[in-house]
Amino acid sequence: MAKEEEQKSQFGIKDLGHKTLLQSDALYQYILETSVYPREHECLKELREMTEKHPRNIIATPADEGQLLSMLLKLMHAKNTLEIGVFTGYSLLSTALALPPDGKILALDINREYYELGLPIIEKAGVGNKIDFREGPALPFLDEMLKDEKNKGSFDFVFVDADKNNYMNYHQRVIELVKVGGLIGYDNTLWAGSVAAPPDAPFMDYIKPLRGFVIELNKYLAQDSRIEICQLPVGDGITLCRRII
Ligand SMILES: C[S@@+](CC[C@H](N)C(=O)[O-])C[C@H]1O[C@@H](n2cnc3c(N)ncnc32)[C@H](O)[C@@H]1O
Repeated sequence: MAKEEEQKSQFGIKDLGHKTLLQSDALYQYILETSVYPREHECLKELREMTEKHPRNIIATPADEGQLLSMLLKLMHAKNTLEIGVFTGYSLLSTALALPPDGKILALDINREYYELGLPIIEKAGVGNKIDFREGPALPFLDEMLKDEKNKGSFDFVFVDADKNNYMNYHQRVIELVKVGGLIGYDNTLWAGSVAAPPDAPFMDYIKPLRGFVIELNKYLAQDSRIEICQLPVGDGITLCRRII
């Protein structure tokens, strides 16, 4: 096997299943098994098991990141949140379980089919009433929202986990929609570690074309004076941005 092919094979689907910088599936499994799952999280396990049968399951938010989101939302006493990129709803369900009974999530995705796959489990968890799902491309939807002044500064938390080539466009919009003191989370900001690797490093094919967009976003966020940021190596990397002005 050529050297590049050999290195590529090290990034197989199985290894990407946990989508983290950890060196092995066993280590990731150990972390999950030694983390405390409150009782309501049984539904998250059920959703993960079901999503694992989906051919695109590697795009689902990993369990450790779901725990992080849940902890942050509870600490912030978040009530009104926006999610861009739902897939089958792992981050959505983590968020819905963390919000108070009158909490609301506006959830955007171009594909309702994925969302409907996970919806029975979200409903079984008793949190479907918190979710307002809208099918369609997120950018025009956000532009429409921004026409109404009352939407500006109205969200406590925004989670962005959709098309990476539009992250900069999302940032210019969600920065106005999140309140001062609120939080934006950009997922996949380590992009399988490729952001810190040379451009010709042997990454899987889907990584390469989007690497430049993620690097551009990271550079932009680092100098944006409207926010303070914290990039965490959880999952595939999440950058938390607290709006300060
Ligand atoms: C990485 S997945 C989201 C994973 C999800 N957060 C989870 O926990 O499973 C990305 C999602 O973004 C959606 N998406 C891609 N482009 C989009 C767009 N322009 N507008 C809205 N959603 C989009 C895809 O349909 C896909 O479901």
